[in-house]
Amino acid sequence: MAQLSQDQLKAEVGRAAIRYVTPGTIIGVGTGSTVAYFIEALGEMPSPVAGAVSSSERSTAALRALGIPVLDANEVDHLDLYVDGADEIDPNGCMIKGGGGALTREKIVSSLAERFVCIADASKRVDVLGTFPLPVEVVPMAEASVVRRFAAGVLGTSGTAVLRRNDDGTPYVTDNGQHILDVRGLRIDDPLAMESAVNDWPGVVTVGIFARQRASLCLLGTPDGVATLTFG
Ligand SMILES: O=C[C@H](O)[C@H](O)[C@H](O)COP(=O)(O)O
Repeated sequence: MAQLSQDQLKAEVGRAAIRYVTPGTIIGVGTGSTVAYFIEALGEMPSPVAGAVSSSERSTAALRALGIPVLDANEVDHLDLYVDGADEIDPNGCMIKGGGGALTREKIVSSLAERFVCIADASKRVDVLGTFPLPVEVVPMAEASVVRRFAAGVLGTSGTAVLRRNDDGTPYVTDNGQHILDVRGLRIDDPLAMESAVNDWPGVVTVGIFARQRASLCLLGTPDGVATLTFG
C-alpha cells in the first residue's frame, strides 16, 4: 500500500475528530491545515452542531462558508469540546502551538473547554518540546527586550528569537494586531514552568506553550491509521 502523505494523515485525523462532536452543541474550533479538514467534516455532519467559537479569522470564514454559526467567545461561559492541531506534542499532552499565528485566540477558546482534542500527524509527536521554533506573540515595543531575554537564557536554556515576517518582508501581524517572535534553539524540559516564566515578561501577549491547557487526548495520524493517545 502506498504511504499516506502528511496532508492525507491530517485529513484522516481531521475527519476522525468528528466522533467527539455531539450534534446540537457549541464547540471550540482551532486553526490550521489539520483543523481545515475538521471544519470540512463538521459541514458534512447529518445533524449539525449548533455553533462554534472560533480561534481565528481564517477558521471563522471557513465555518461561515459552510453555514455554521460562529459565536463570540464572550457569549459562552463553557464549552465541552475544543478541537485543534499542534506544531509539537509531548508524551504528557503539552504542546507548542502558533505556527499559524493563532496562538492567543486558541488559548482563549481552549481555556473555556472541558476537553481539548488535539489532531496531528505523526511528525508532531516529540519527546521534548523545542525543535519547532516557539511562537511568542508580543506587543511590538517589547520585541527587542524579549529577544534579549531569550538570548540571555530562561530556565537553563537559551534561544534565538526572530521576528516573523510575511513573504514581502513586512512584519506578520496577528488577528490581534500584534507581532510574533519565533524562538529557535530552546529545549523545553519543563513546559509548565517555561509557559509561566515567559508569560511573566512585560510585553508578552501569549507564549505558544500549551501546558496549562494541554491536550486531553490526541488523535495522531500514523501510517498504520489513527492512534488515540490519552493523557492522565
Ligand atoms: O496557529 C496555529 C495553530 O496553533 C495550529 O494548530 C498549528 O500551527 C498546527 O497547524 P497545522 O495543522 O497546519 O500543522
